[in-house]
Amino acid sequence: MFRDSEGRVRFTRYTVKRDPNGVVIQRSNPYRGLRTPNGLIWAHYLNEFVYIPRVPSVPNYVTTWSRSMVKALGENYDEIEGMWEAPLVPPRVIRPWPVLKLPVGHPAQPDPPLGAVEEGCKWEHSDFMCYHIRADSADVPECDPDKSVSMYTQRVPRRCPADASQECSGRVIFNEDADLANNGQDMRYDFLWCKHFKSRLDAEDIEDRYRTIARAVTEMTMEGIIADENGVQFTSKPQFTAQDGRPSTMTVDKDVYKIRERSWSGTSTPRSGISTPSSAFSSPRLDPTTSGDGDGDADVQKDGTAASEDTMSIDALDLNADASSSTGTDQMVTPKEALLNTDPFSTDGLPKLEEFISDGFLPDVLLVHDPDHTTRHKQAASEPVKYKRVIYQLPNAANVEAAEAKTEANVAHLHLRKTNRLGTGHHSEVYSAPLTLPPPLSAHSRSGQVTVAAKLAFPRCTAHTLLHNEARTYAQFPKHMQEHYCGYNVVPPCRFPVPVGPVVPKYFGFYLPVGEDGNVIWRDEEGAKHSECSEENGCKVRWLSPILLMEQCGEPVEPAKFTVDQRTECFSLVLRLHELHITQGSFYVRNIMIQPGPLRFPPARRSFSRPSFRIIDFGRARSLDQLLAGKEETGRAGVISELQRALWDEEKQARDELLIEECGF
Ligand SMILES: Nc1ncnc2c1ncn2[C@@H]1O[C@H](COP(=O)(O)OP(=O)(O)OP(=O)(O)O)[C@@H](O)[C@H]1O
Repeated sequence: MFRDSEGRVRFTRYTVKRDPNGVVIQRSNPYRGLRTPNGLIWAHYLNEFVYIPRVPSVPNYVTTWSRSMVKALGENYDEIEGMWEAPLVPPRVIRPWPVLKLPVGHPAQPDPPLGAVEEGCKWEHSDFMCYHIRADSADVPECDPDKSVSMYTQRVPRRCPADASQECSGRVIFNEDADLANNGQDMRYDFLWCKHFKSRLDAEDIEDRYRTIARAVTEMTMEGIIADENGVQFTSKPQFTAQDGRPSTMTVDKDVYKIRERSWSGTSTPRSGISTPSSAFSSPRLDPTTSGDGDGDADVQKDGTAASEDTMSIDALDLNADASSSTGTDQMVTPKEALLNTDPFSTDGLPKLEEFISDGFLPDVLLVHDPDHTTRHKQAASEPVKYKRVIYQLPNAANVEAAEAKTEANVAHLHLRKTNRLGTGHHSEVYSAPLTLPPPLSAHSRSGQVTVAAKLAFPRCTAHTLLHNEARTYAQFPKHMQEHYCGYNVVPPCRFPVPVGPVVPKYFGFYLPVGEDGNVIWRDEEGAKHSECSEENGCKVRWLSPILLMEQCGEPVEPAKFTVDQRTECFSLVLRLHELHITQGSFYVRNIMIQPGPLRFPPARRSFSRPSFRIIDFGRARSLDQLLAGKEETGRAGVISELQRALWDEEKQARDELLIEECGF
């Protein structure tokens, strides 16, 4: 593995030569290239970052750019493009190991459906999205251990962009075109090339055209495919024998343009055009010596580029791999075992929720089972306490609104037990809490539950205020702050590439108790601390605690044990938070969490050598939007400069906490 003098494996190695007559690159340059939604410079592979001189005649005055920015600039790009093996691809969200599940065919199924295992960057350049559905779902055929896991691969062509002017690199659509029903040899096309791919083929000369078709066919990873300029045909239809001995059929979900197709071992009978090779699938052209897997958590090879060893090959993936822990949750259990494991308060073997709950399924009502009176309710210990989800509509909202009323509210059950405490702060306690999701949403676990982190305030007015402020801050975070993207960002002022991991835990909502009239109990004074109370000296209150639900994300970091790259990665999180003009407000290492990664792997395959970090605790957060809300024009400049100072101070504190050197990073 190649390291620089500091021991870094993530750094920029190449310098691009400028055209002597080229423009001077200003700081606010228009050559944006491909970027992640956070707006930062992004590249899929480490070797796609380059140094570029700002002034053509001053070669040593360089800045870090990405390959796509160099392409946007246009100077000499064609001459250097050959140094990269793979084509340019845009950033893409990397999904965590799937835990949620919905019945197959449910109208709320996302695309790809819940349970789809992240395909990894090996498939990044493929025209087809390939994934497995977790085999332990009750809703998909069980994996037959005697058969290769590749039998259960689902193939979905990447969708055509809705906007016809957008480029599309080769996808297929259902054959509903009567004129092209067959290829003249009495064989109906199963799928036609989409119009984008077709026009691309039409523009190519014959040799390139066949090469392009061949590549698209290879990436379909099935045998027995015949393709020509119009579309593809399957010469041997999949013939499975279901567990009951009856032949099973291919499922085609026409409405959503998906081929739910399993690979099979048929014999290829090419008749015309191009057929799939009889050998097993060969991966798309990623050259591991010059590129990594681009998911931002790659190891790096001796030439300084990320190695592809962390690419989880579809075939290598063990679909029966335990999704939660070595205690196992997903194997079939006998009724007797199931009975022994029905304690709804037990977190044993439950997977933690790392996926978003789509808006349609976020609990509107939370029935909190709280025998220890952690919420400080006065009911019988066995009676659940009713909470409703509330939303801070505006950053400065002095009030909250109950989540939109629906004819049928989504009801979830939260199980709180003192013994499941994750940690205690100065103002709150955080529990690992089993959550029974609103049906028909459930999870890959014996009880269908997942665990989430539930944060509750101490019975002091200021503790409640801080938790409300935390909820208000979470409501302001853009979704990308909670997502993992493939590839790497450069986050100024740091010049080293860092993986594009989530900055904060996923947020599953803020819940307030419901009164006898059915409305949430909202006290004006709860959102703003009593004027006579201070953080250190808040008055005692008897209100039930609000509950903030979020992703559980590990343990506090110990930067002294980190590599220099990991320290930079942690530091990049606070820089990304500050990009949004938000201060965390109490930046100590206890508020940066670490857990084994990468999260796209099942928990049993994660490790601390590939960690995943998050910043937590936003009770004292301040954001420019909040501070400016309702401010007179005359007072705005003062607010802006005050926040600017707070951002600098917090950046300095973050350097100290994370052992980041003052210069040269
Ligand atoms: N999302 C989470 N995942 C795992 N553990 C968490 C999470 N959030 C909080 N914790 C644990 O709970 C502890 C207390 O949380 P937190 O720091 O947010 O509380 P607080 O009372 O607001 O903090 P402070 O002491 O700064 O006032 C943390 O130190 C951590 O150990």
